[in-house]
Amino acid sequence: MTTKKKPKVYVTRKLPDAVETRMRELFDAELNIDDRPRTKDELIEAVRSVDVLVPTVTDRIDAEVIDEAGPQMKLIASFSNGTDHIDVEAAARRGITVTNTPNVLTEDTADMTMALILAVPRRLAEGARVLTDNPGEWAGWSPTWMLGRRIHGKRIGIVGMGRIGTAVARRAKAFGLSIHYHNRKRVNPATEDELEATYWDSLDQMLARVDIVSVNCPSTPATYHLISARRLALLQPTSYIVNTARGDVIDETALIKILREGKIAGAGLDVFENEPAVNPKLVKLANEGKVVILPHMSSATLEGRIDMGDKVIINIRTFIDGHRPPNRVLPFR
Ligand SMILES: O=CC(=O)O
Repeated sequence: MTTKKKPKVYVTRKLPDAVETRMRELFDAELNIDDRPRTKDELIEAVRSVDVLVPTVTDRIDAEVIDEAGPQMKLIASFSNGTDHIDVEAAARRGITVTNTPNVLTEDTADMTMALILAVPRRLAEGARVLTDNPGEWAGWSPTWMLGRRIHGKRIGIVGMGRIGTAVARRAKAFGLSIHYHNRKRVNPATEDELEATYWDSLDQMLARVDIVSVNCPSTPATYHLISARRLALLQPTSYIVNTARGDVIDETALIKILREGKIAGAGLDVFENEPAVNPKLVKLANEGKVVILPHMSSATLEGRIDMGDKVIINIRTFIDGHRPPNRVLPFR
């Protein structure tokens, strides 16, 4: 009996122990135990010799990296839902398959989106700081102190009604929000009925009428600055915007401007346009209580990360066995 040579798999970040153990068993895996983000030169060196690259959203797998891939490198199995950090087009040109890890982080991301939808109008982050910033002092209840805005009965406008957008809508409905959405196409009538959702063909019209905007679409060339300066100006002064998708879907400079001018009431952001850099003006706005900012952690649960690892492993194994991997990502055309 001949034993098949294990594929050489290069993993760019530390993964949960259970995933790494399985990867060691199945593959000739080069893991990143100390979790130091890899440099571009290290990525280039890796793709010259490995069979499979397992990047995360913190790596930029652009055409320069892909063009250095050796002829044996045929798969990029990303440990992520989004694939905007990979030049999928360049990979396709080189005959390299790209896969991702959809579905398994839908509920976690929707939970965190809902947490921001609650946290910003109800001033949760500000309130949480009061006692820790003033130890031993009780700066608490008074009839006019720390008043937020009610969520129940308001209108949410979901931009991108895919898996995550729909999961956000289910939660929002349970909190008494009425559901409005804009999407490239209408969701099926059963889902619309279940959510009692109103579809807006015109994003502009929806933005002008809702109280809370939730951005839940992927970052693609078509959604870059979808929430532009012009569209941000359509929002009501009492409205809030929450983004757990990708930073570049919103024109961040324009968002900062309208927040500083008080033209909207606040924002909750888990993602940033120039991530990992966070604009210091946003940090200042957070300190002033106008925004809640989180370090890209909407999908960060142990269960989710293990499920993502399982998906990566299934994609690699299926591909190595000569089949089409279940989560193949095609270039946007
Ligand atoms: O943002 C996280 C992901 O796309 O996995």
